[in-house]
Amino acid sequence: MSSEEALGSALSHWFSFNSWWLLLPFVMLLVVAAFIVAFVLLLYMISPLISPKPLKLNGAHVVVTGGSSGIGKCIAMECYKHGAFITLVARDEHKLVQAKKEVEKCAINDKQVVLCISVDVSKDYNQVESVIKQAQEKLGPVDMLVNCAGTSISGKFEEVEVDRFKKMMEVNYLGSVYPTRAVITTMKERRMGRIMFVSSQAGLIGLFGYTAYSPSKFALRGLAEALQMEMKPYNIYVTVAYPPDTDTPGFAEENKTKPLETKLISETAGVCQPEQVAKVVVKDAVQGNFSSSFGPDGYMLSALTCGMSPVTSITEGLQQIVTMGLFRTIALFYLGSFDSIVRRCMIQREQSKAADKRE
Ligand SMILES: NC(=O)C1=CN([C@@H]2O[C@H](COP(=O)(O)OP(=O)(O)OC[C@H]3O[C@@H](n4cnc5c(N)ncnc54)[C@H](OP(=O)(O)O)[C@@H]3O)[C@@H](O)[C@H]2O)C=CC1
Ligand SMILES: CCCCCCCCCCCCCCCC(=O)[C@@H](N)CO
Repeated sequence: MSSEEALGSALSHWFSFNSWWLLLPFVMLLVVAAFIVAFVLLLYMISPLISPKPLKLNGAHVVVTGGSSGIGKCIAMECYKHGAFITLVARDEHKLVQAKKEVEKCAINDKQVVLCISVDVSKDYNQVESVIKQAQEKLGPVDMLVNCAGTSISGKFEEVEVDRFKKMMEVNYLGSVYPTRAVITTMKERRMGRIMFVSSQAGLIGLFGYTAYSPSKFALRGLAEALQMEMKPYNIYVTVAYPPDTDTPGFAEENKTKPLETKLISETAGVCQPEQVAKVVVKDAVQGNFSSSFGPDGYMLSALTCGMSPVTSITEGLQQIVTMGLFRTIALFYLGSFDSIVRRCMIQREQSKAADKRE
């Protein structure tokens, strides 16, 4: 047999009916891949159907608790720049009046109004309900509620006074439940609205020094998830914001007593400006996104901890699916570095204590 004949018979053997079966797994793989591609394309096509319609801020009534300072004040200014009517809620009347002046400078038309209400959002529900009612009588039903009143405390677990744990839950958690409860009935009746909870990156990850603060911010996530499931059929969308350290009066106050470990660990995500945070969170709330994160670390952290939280776009869901393993890998390195910060600080403290004793 010549070499050509040999080749010919080998080829004909290859392409004989039986050999086709060898290709079957590949064909099946191809079909499955085609189905997946078609499915993803279909999801993309219907994704505008599952995304909520953006809220129009122009002419909307936005209530901002904690609106007299820091992030809350910047959120109020950001909404005012888009033509909203604002109610600022906080305790200190003097700070409220100052903030009102600053917000008014951002007006885009002469019909806009800023209302100030002095109340402690964490104490008495009836009081909160009655001031919200007053605000609704003056500026109309609330279109968006921003729960930003809050405070932080840091310190080693055994050094934090026991009643501080309760205070954190009262201000950061109940202080968000009460105003939300006060606006929700009207929102349901109108079948529209936005509720924002300002949590923190420390509401997604528990860190050294935040044993009192973190749980109060984690709690907001649970509240938001449960509330969103109840409210979706009423066209009400819930947003949880997870800002990193932000340059505000509250942050300056916190830094006075912050343990070194907490400072060093938090520095990983950097410090950002309240105006930038406000821009991002307002945009996310307007679009009805469930999570609002800030910066690359914030993005990774919220994607990694998405758990069973709702999605508002197919893209968001696909990103979570694709990046989960990678982000967990990165997270393990972060955790390793946090542990080593804690260990180093402990060794340093012990050494300086020993040196003090020798002197
Ligand atoms: N700054 C940061 O690094 C970060 C902050 N956050 C969160 O963002 C929110 C705002 O923080 P920030 O801007 O730094 O804080 P600020 O301390 O600058 O402002 C807090 C605001 O909340 C009000 N407030 C506090 N307690 C009450 C209360 N019981 N009833 C009504 N109003 C209250 C304050 O007014 P008054 O005291 O007059 O009542 C003030 O307007 C907080 O929830 C905080 O946990 C999250 C991540 C990072
Ligand atoms: C893939 C995984 C990435 C992980 C990144 C982790 C980054 C952790 C940094 C946490 C910073 C916590 C800031 C708390 C701010 C705050 O709430 C207080 N300042 C309030 O006053």
